[in-house]
Amino acid sequence: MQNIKQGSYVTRKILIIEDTPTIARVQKHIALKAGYDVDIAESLAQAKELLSSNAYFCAVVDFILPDAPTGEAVPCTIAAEIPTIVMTGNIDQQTRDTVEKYPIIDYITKENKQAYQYLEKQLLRLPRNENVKVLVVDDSTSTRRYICSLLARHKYQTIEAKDGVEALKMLEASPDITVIITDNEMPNMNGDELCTQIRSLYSNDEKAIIGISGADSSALSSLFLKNGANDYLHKPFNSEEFYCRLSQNVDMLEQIATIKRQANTDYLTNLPNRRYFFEEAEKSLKQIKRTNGNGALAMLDIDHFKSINDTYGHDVGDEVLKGLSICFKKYFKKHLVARLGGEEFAVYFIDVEKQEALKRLEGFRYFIEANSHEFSSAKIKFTISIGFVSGPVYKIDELLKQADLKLYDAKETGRNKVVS
Ligand SMILES: Nc1nc2c(ncn2[C@@H]2O[C@H](COP(=O)(O)OP(=O)(O)OP(=O)(O)O)[C@@H](O)[C@H]2O)c(=O)[nH]1
Repeated sequence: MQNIKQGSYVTRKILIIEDTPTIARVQKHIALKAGYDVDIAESLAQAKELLSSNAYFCAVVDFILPDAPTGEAVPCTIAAEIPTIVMTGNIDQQTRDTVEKYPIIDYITKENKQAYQYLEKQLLRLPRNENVKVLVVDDSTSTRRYICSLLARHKYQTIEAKDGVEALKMLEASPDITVIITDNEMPNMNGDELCTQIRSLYSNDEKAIIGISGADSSALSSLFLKNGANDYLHKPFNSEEFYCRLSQNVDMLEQIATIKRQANTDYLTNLPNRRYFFEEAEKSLKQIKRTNGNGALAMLDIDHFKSINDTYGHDVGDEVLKGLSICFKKYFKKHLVARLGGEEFAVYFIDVEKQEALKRLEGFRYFIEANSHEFSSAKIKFTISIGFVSGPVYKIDELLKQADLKLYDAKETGRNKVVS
């Protein structure tokens, strides 16, 4: 798994401690597939040697090894502060008691049919969790710290608030918080009131709320859920249940984000699609209208694209569209771009004077004329025509209609030009 950190790539390394070669091979395959670099130790002694000279992102540890028959390898990786997943042959009470003594990520029974699928899920979740920010709201410092320590064990980012009022301030200051875990009984603002406030600002798709309370009332869980919480945990809770509920909620947010991304993205070019473009431009135009500002939009179209398809084939036509899209997105990265369909693209300018927008468009037109052959294996040269409008027009379809007329002019008067 590669992660961009301060501009450089960090490769995550996993230590697999397993004495059965076939099992080690399966685990290695899963870890490689999940993007990790892998080291394998066949014994505790070998593991200690590797631990002394390597930094590991996480470890998968066999509970029974020839030189560690009762789980002695587990405290070794834990002492080295490595998030540890324990694999056990069976999970009798004695093994469970031993395993539960240590702050491990999880234990997995090898005999379980789903064991390796489950391991893969966990290995994929750990790096993902590094990007998930969780706000823990509780007036008890010790409870907050305890929950944060559970979260840190699974590599979640944590942030703390002592009541609902402080939590709302933190949500405003850190829009990247996606999960809120909140106690109910707190001074200033209770957890259920906090849920109501959060839901008036953010939908279930954006942020998940998990309510926690020690109160002995079954009505509280329904109160939390009715006020917008996604889930509820009763204190004292078991850490396994905590992690299961948390990761289910994070998975759900992630799945919704993926579906939204897919719904807003053009499948061929990965650019925002027409739907997304309309929604975002409409929002921006509403704001501009309040200040009587100008909307500014350009439509771009590849010249004689049909003849590229006809001469070189549809696949080469696709290559051209993809290559152009990469440059288009980079060139107008501060603005809203989209593939409207076919060989037609649009850029909606955000906070730019008309002359500056025109200069940028002319620069792009020239860049394509000079470099278009780089976009396809067949080195096809092509040009683009651009229609641009700006003015006090606050409906996106009207702006597009006007830009389309200018684009038509550009085509009619020789192509490879910007008309405004
Ligand atoms: N390869 C490829 N071609 C596409 C795609 N979508 C639309 N097209 C083609 O784009 C071409 C558009 O052709 P026209 O509308 O006639 O325009 P043009 O040939 O570019 O001519 P002018 O715009 O007048 O310069 C058609 O041949 C479509 O089949 C796509 O996703 N991939």
